[in-house]
Amino acid sequence: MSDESQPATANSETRASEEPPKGKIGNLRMIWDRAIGYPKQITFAVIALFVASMSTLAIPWGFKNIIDEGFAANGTDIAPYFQQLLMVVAVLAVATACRFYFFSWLGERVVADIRLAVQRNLLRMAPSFFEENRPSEIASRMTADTAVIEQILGTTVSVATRNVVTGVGGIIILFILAPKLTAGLLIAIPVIVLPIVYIGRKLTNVSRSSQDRVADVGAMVAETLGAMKIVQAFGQEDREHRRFQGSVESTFDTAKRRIRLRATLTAIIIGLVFTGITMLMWRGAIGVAEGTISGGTIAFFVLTGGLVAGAFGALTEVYGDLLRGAGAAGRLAELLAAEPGIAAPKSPIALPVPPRGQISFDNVTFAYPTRTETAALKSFSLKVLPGETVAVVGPSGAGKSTLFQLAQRFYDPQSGSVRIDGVALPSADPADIRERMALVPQDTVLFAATARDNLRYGQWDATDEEIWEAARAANAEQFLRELPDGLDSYMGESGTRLSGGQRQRVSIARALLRNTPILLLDEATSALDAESEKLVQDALDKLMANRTTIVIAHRLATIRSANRIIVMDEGKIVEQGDHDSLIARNGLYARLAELQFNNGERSQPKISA
Ligand SMILES: Nc1ncnc2c1ncn2[C@@H]1O[C@H](COP(=O)(O)OP(=O)(O)OP(=O)(O)O)[C@@H](O)[C@H]1O
Repeated sequence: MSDESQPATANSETRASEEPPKGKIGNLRMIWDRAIGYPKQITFAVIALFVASMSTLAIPWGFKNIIDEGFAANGTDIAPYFQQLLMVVAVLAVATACRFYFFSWLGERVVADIRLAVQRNLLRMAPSFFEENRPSEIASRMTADTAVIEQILGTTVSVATRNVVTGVGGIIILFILAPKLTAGLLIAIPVIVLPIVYIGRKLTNVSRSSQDRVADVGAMVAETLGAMKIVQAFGQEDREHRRFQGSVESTFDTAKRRIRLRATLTAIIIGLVFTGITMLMWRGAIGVAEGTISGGTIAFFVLTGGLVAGAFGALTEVYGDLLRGAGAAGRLAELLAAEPGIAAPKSPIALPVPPRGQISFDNVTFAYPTRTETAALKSFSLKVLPGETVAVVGPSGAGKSTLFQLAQRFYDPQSGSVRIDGVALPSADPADIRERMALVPQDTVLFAATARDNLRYGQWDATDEEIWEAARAANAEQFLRELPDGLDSYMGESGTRLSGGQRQRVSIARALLRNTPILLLDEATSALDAESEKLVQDALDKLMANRTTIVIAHRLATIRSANRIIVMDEGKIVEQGDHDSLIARNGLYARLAELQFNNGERSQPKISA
C-alpha cells in the first residue's frame, strides 16, 4: 500500500475534495498525542484486542478438535471439546465487548477534548477570523470532522490492529498445520479480495456522492421551509416544487448507480467466496482420500482461511479511512493552532483605577481586513471626556459602527491610536478594556436561556434584587413580571417571545447591570411605536447618566440631549456641535435632521414635540 495508490483511485469529486494531499497522514499524530493522555484505557483496549483476536483464531481450532477428536472417539468424551469451544466463545464475547468499549471510549474522549480545545481557542479569536472562516464551516469541522476522528480511533484503529493480528496469526497457524494448502490459500486470497476491494471502493465513492445529494435535498427543504412566508407571499410554490424535484431526481439517479454497483458486488462476493471455499474443500477432500489430511483440518482451514481473507479485505479499507481522518485532523489542527490577531501583550499595562471613562481616537485610519482598499475611518480624531455623551450621526456606511469595533479592540487601526483613560489599547489586556464598557447593540442578542440569565449576562453574580432594579430602570419590569415564569421564563431561540422594544429594554437592563464607566450605544433604527419609543428613551437616559457614552443616534430625542453631536461621512468628521448650531450651519446634519423631522412628523407626530 503505497502513498500513491490511494489518490490514484480517488476519481469522484467529493472524494478528491475530502481527502488531503498525500503525505498529510502525519496529521494523525494530533489524534495520537491526545489519546496518549489516557494510558490506562489504551492498555485495556490493546489487551482486550489481543485476547479477542486470539479467541477468534481459537474457534476454528475448537471445531477442528471436535471433528477430529470428538466425533472420531465414538461420542463418549465429546463433551470436553464442546466445553472448550464454549469457553473460547465466552472469552471472545467478553474481550470483544471490552475492546469495543475501550476503543469507543477513547474515540469519544479524544473528540470531546478536541471540541473543547477548539472552542476555547475560537473564543480567543478576533472578529476578523470569523470573517475569513465562515461559522458554518467551523461548525462543520466541530461536528463532521470530529465524527471522522471518533471513527478513526473508535473503529479504524481497532479494526486495523485486530485484522493485522488475526491475519498474520491465522497465516502462521495455517502454515504450521498445512503448508501446501496455505500456499494455495495465499494465492487465492488476492484473487478474491482485490476485485471486491476495487468495486467496494467505487461503491464508497458513489455512496458518498449519494449522501451529498441527500444533504442537498435536506438543505433545500430547510431553505424553503425557513422562507415559507416569502415563498407563499411571492406565489413561488410551483417553482420551489420544480426546484425540489430536480434535486430529488438527481438523488435518485445517484442512488440508482449505487444500488447497481451494490448488486454487482453482492454477486461477485458470493460467487468468488463460495468458489474459493469449494475449491479449497475439493482440494482438501483429495487430501483426505489420500490420507494426508484430516477432516477437522479442512474445517479449520476453511474457517481460518475465511478469517484471514476477511482480515486482509478489511485492511485495504483502513488506509482510505486513515487518509480521511488525516484530512479531518488537519482541518481541526488549523483551528487549534490559529493565533488571535488581537491578544494581550506579554506585560499588559493596567488601566487606571478608579476608571475615569475617557476615550480618545487619535488620527485613526482603518480599513477592514477583508476590504483593505477602502478605509472605513480616515485620519479620525475624537476625544470623549469622562461623563460626556457624544452622539454620532451620519449616513449609512459613514463608519459609525466601526468606532465601536475599534473602541472594543476587535480590530487594530493601521495608523493612529485609540486610548482608554490615556492607555493605548494594544498595551492593555483586551479583557480589561472590554470590562470597562457595556454595549447596547442595534440588534439585541438574546440567548436561548432564561430571562434571568439573559439579563445578567456578563454580570453573573447579580442578585435577583439587582436584576429587578435594573429591569425597573430599563422600563422592562412590567413585561418581565408578566412573563409566565417571571425571571425563570425561557426566552427561546433568539428571544422570539419578546417584541422589538422589549428586547431593546432587556439589552439596556443588561448594560445597566454591568455598570461600566463607558457605554457604547447603537440605537436601534427599527421604528418603535410612540409609547415604546418613550419607554426606551427613558431607559436610555437613565443608562447614560454619569457615564461616558458614545451613542450612534437615530432618534432625535437622543441627539437633542447629547452634549455634543459628531456628524460623520465617509470615515471622517464633517461637522460637530450641538443640535441648534448644526442646524444653523445648514450642512449634512441639517439635511439628516430634516429627514428625521419629516419622518417623525409623518409616523410619530408626538415624538418630535
Ligand atoms: N466587517 C466588515 N468587513 C468589511 N467591511 C466592513 C465591515 N463592517 C463594515 N464595513 C464597511 O466599512 C464601512 C463603514 O461601515 P460602518 O458599519 O462603520 O458604517 P455605519 O456608519 O455604522 O453604517 P450603518 O448606519 O448603516 O450601520 C462601510 O463601507 C462598510 O461597508
